[in-house]
Amino acid sequence: MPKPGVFDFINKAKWDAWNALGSLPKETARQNYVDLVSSLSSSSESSSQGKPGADREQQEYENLVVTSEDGITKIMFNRPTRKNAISTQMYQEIMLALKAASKDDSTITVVTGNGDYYSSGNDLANFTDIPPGGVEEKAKQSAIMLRDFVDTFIDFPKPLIAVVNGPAVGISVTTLGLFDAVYASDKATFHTPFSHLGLSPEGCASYTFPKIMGPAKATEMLIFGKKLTAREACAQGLVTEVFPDSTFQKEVWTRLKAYSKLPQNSMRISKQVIRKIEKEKLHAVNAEECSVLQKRWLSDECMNATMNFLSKRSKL
Ligand SMILES: CCCCC/C=C/CC(=O)SCCNC(=O)CCNC(=O)[C@H](O)C(C)(C)COP(=O)(O)OP(=O)(O)OC[C@H]1O[C@@H](n2cnc3c(N)ncnc32)[C@H](O)[C@@H]1OP(=O)(O)O
Repeated sequence: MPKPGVFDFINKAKWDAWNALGSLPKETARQNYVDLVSSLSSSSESSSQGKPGADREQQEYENLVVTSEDGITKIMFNRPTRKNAISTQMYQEIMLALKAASKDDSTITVVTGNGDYYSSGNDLANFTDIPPGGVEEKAKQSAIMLRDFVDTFIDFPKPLIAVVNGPAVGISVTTLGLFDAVYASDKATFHTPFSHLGLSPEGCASYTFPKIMGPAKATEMLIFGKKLTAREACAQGLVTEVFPDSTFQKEVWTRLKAYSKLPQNSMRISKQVIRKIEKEKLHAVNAEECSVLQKRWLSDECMNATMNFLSKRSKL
């Protein structure tokens, strides 16, 4: 229809909204609308339980601090004495926190770490908790959990930003390839020592890293375990921007607060459009990586490396 006049506010707003969708098929527009209304109704239910406008801190996590303020939900890893190593319980908590953030009324979601590390990756003690079914059963359960964990990042519907406050290891590095932006302190390092641990890549890094940095650089990280500085990771496209540690928090949060004021639905829909073409591929890559890892965890190479760390004979 022709564009309504400037004083026909309602019809002009509708026209502009449709026009902004460009050539989006009607069915996709309808589905996006249904998704949006569902998310708004669930977020208004949760908002009505707290004081309107108040910052909300949820206390139910043992290993995370989750806060919502200024349109930003912040999920902070909170095991600083273990360098934010991700225990089995913490994997579950991160999935819960991301699912809650996907439905809350915040505009963007931020993941960061408390203390000097962003995260030292998988808690190597996870493999010591063997169920009655034995190590094979443990490997099977771990593969299912890992697949769900990574799927949560693949499907996360809003802008997801990593604020990498310090060194990142293993799965805390690989999942960065599924974030929408990665801001790093110049004290951060990026290390995926899979071969040293008898492992293989996860977090879709076998697909995202070669795509981000090219196959040769990805090989150095994922196969040879080369540790990158923040500036190297930025030069290779894994990190969006690096800040001096002394001003890191101030500069990043100022920027994030400005981003959080951008139109929420537009950002959400843009992310959906960008991610849509990759989603099926990412889920397939995740499934394959988990299936390979399920066997790797049972290998002598992996068991020996884990035992060496736990018996304090080795460190990265
Ligand atoms: C289960 C299903 C999912 C599986 C997904 C798979 C993912 C793969 C990966 O993530 S691979 C990466 C695994 N991570 C590591 O190998 C790191 C191991 N940690 C270290 O090498 C070092 O701790 C360090 C280099 C990260 C830090 O060294 P530093 O000397 O600065 O600090 P400490 O070693 O004294 O650390 C303090 C205490 O924290 C314990 N700890 C740190 N990281 C881990 C970890 N990843 N797993 C278990 N425990 C960890 C460390 O042992 C210290 O404990 P202590 O005080 O009791 O000695």
